[in-house]
Order: sequence, then C-alpha cells, then structure tokens
Amino acid sequence: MSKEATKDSHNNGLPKQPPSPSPLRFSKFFQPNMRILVTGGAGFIGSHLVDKLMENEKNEVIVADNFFTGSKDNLSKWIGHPRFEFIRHDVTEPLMVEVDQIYHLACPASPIFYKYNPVKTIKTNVIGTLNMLGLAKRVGARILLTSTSEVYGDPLEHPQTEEYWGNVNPIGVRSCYDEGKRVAETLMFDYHRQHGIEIRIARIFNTYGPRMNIDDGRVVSNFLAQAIRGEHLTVQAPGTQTRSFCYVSDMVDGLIRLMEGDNTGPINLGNPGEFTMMELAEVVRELIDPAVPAKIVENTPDDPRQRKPNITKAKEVLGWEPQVVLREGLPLMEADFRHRLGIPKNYR
Ligand SMILES: NC(=O)c1ccc[n+]([C@@H]2O[C@H](COP(=O)([O-])OP(=O)(O)OC[C@H]3O[C@@H](n4cnc5c(N)ncnc54)[C@H](O)[C@@H]3O)[C@@H](O)[C@H]2O)c1
Ligand SMILES: O=c1ccn([C@@H]2O[C@H](COP(=O)(O)OP(=O)(O)O[C@H]3OC[C@@H](O)[C@H](O)[C@H]3O)[C@@H](O)[C@H]2O)c(=O)[nH]1
Repeated sequence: MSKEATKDSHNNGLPKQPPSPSPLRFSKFFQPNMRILVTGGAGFIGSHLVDKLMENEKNEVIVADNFFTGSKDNLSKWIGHPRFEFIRHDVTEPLMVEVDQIYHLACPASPIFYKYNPVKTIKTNVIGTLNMLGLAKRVGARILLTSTSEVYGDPLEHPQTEEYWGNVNPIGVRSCYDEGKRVAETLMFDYHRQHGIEIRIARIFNTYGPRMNIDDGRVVSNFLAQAIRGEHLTVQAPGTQTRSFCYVSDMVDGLIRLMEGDNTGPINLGNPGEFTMMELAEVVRELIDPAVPAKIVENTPDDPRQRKPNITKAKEVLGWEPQVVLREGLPLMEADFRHRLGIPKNYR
C-alpha cells in the first residue's frame, strides 16, 4: 500500500487501507505466525479464549489484565510457557507491545462489578478502547471488541438483529456499561473509517461456563452456587424477564471465527434458546437439587425485560451456531463449581 493511499482523506468514501504490520513484531528469537494480545485474558471468557489460542503452536499469546474481576488461577497452566506472557496492566493506560491481533475483552461484565465503580467502568470502555485502537493503529494489528447485547438496552424488537439501534437509558445505573460499549463500538468504526484499522465487533449475549467467579453475581453463577450450597435461588422480580444463555466454548469458537473472517460486524454471538428467570431456576433445581426453593427478590433498575439473539448473520458469514444446549452446559459448570466450593455431588 502506498503512503498516498493512507493520506487520502476521501478515498471514494471507502475505508482506508489498513496500516502495515510493525516490523518490530519479529524482534524476538521465536517467530510466531501470529502474536496475539488478549486484554481481559485473566477473566472468564478471556481465559477460555487464551486456552484455545494456545492450542495452536504458531500462536504467541500476551495477556494484559488488571485483575479487577480476573484471576491468576484462570491462567495458571500457562504461566512460564515460552509462548505465553502476562502483563499486569490497566487498559486505561497506553500499552506498547508488538502484536498482529488484539482481542479486546477488558471490562467488568457482571452488573454488580460494573456498577461498583461506574466511572472506572466507562473509562475502561472509552479510554481503554481508545488506547487499544491506538495500539492497533501503531502496529497495524486487527482488533476485535467484545461488545454486548446490552447495547440493545431494554429492546423493543425481539429477537434482536444487528440492525436494531436499541432502547438504552443514557443516564441510568447500567449506562456506564451499555453506553460505554456503544461508544466503544463508535470508536471502532471511526478508527476503521478514518485510519483504516481492521476491526471486528462481537455483540455477546449472556455467556456461562466453568471459571465464572462463584460470587460473580450473574444469574447462572448465582443459581448454581445457591443450589449447590442448599440455599434458596434468588429470582429477581418479576421472574418473567428472559435471557438466552451461550456456553463458553461456543462463544470462544465464534470469537475466533469472527477474528479470522472478513466481516467487521457487529455480529450477534449467543444461543437463541430463551428462558425466563423462573424457567432457569426450575432447570437448575431439577439438575442440582429439587429441594431448594426459588424465591422472588427485589430487582435492580433498568433490567432488560427480554433478550434473545437473532443469529442469522453469524450463521451466514461465520458458519457459526452454538452446539451446547443449556441442559448440557450447566452440568459442566456444576462440576467446576463443586470442585472449587469443595462440595461433591450427593454431599447433603
Ligand atoms: N460473559 C458474558 O455474558 C458477556 C456478555 C456480553 C459481553 N461480554 C463481554 O466480554 C468480555 C469478558 O467478559 P467476562 O464475562 O469474561 O468478564 P470477566 O469479568 O470475567 O472478565 C473481564 C476481565 O477484564 C479485566 N479488566 C477489567 N477492567 C480492566 C481494565 N481497566 N484493565 C485491564 N483489565 C481489566 C478483569 O480483571 C477480567 O479479567 C467483557 O468485555 C464483557 O463486556 C461478556
Ligand atoms: O441472582 C440473580 C441474578 C440475576 N437475576 C436476573 O437474571 C437476569 C440476568 O442477569 P445477569 O446479572 O446474569 O446479567 P444481565 O443479562 O443483566 O447482564 C449481562 O448481560 C450481558 C453482558 O454484557 C454482561 O455479562 C451482563 O451485563 C436479570 O433479569 C436479573 O434480574 C436473577 O434473577 N437472580
């Protein structure tokens, strides 16, 4: 690509050519085919993504994480591996590394954590994404943002397609997260149009699986931990609100396909199986302990009343659809939770 092409601010309305990869990425003795940065790689989805990327011997993986909700335990098997590197880093600060791809996941995802310090959450989404885009621009890397179904807010269109612009409260207690992700998407497209950065955007719907924080506060981890401990399940009112739950291995597969493919997105990634929270509680009771009751408790403001992805686009452009249904995925997560809680099956 000529320098002129990058300078051309008109370019017939088309995005600019992507910048060339930095030659500095070859600066080490080991020359991977792909040097990949995963921000938020010590978290739930990030650590499963790292496991999958590390399966490919030609990949070198660098994780940057500040451990706000992530944990070293999630990456323990890779510490010391020659193709793996960990950097304790907050994405609200600039990062200088030479990489080919950036999976940008860093952001607290559970409502209790993202509401805990909302100013930090929005800084993470806005300044953190700006920093990662700046890095992508400097080194010529392709960058994938894990956006969220929360960009649809309390959706008036159901199921949600990527064309739906959403119904979001800009000043509510969830706005630091959902508006933060909306700005992050805007930044991604502005860098793409203005600087030719290669971007990918995944809109992730509720994802569950092993390694979620036990006290994460999200509904699947809460219900499982409660059922295993023999405590009542806390169904937040009214209990008729719906979500669609995707198993983490399916999500990781979708993210890698998106990164490797040609489509910028945004693309919905999620499992279209839709459940009310009452139904989810029933499935958990049935699988784990029918003796534990489900109780209705108070909800928090602006809780979306329904959510289900339309995944036609993911099927068409990525050849992707989830393989693991809820009744298969929950027992896999139960085994991990029992192990970590030290409560074997048939304990009580
Ligand atoms: N799990 C889901 O259901 C879901 C749904 C939609 C979108 N997502 C998105 O996927 C990504 C990962 O979610 P998750 O469920 O694995 O959450 P998680 O909380 O387990 O992981 C987030 C990781 O980001 C790190 N982090 C947070 N702020 C940071 C900062 N300022 N600098 C560096 N690291 C920081 C945390 O320490 C953690 O390791 C997030 O971007 C989230 O918004 C998740
Ligand atoms: O103990 C609980 C926790 C939650 N809930 C309900 O379960 C539903 C799901 O709540 P969660 O906290 O698991 O997650 P939410 O769907 O609200 O948000 C999630 O959406 C997608 C991602 O971006 C994030 O992971 C997170 O923001 C809500 O209706 C909530 O009211 C319960 O009934 N009981």
